[in-house]
Amino acid sequence: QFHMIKYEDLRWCESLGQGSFTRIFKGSKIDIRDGERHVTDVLLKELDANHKNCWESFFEAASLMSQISHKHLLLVYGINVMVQEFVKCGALDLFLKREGSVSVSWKLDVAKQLASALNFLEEKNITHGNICAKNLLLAREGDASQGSSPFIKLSDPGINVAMLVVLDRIPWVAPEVLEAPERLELECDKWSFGATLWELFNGGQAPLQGLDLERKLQFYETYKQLPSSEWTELADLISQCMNYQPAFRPSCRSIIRQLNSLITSDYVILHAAEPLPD
Ligand SMILES: N#Cc1ccc(Nc2nc(N)cc(-n3cnc(CCO)c3)n2)cc1
Repeated sequence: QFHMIKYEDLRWCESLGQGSFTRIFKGSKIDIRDGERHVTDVLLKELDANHKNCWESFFEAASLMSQISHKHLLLVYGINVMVQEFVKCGALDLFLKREGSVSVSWKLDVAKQLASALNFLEEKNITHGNICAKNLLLAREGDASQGSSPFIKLSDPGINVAMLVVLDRIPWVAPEVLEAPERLELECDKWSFGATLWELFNGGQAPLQGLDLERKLQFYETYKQLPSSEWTELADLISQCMNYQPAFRPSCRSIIRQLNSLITSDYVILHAAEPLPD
């Protein structure tokens, strides 16, 4: 399901940093279509040498994403190196840390786009497995004064990853996944959605930042919730998503309905600018 890209058609440009076991570079892809030469900006994501063994799950994740298409799902062109469409403004967590002054309605717009991507995956009974702000890419920054809204692309599914990586994903990964990492169900994405919503409303800060693995595991063992927002309706939605009983987590339709009522609440008007992170 991938059309082949030849190595000589790729150009590596500057390094954009590295994830846990990958390195990412800005690059360009050369296509010759009907005699014309087209150069496309791409993101080149390499699996680093000593993680070649994770190749099959890397491949499986990429091929899963290449079989479906949706406006809020990232386009993946190829696999030996994962060649992704280059998304203009990069990862959302870094953007929020840099910007820090986006409005509540901007955040709710992003949350709704993520919920619609999840709804699409839920309808296809596909679990993403790695929902977090780092994997939300900002294709358009959006500028309220120009009336343009943000536009996000969800990237990098995290299906069947090793336990070590699962532990590294607390508190985005649902508690039940620690018991059975191979049983990734749709409800797991609801839990991660809650944690991502928390990041969105806390300036891109990672939840449980700085806690060691021991304390992160205790967070689950003692059924803790993330520090709740002063906005009770938002805090309610986050804790519904992060319910320790998977079956009690809301459906995507319910999440979208609740986001719509948050958008119309007077809290948005009162907080048109960025309130201090609670
Ligand atoms: N300054 C800057 C800047 C950096 C990057 C992009 N573009 C882009 N496009 C993608 N397809 C994927 C990513 N990406 C970023 N971090 C990860 C790892 C976590 O997922 C993936 N970035 C645009 C601007």
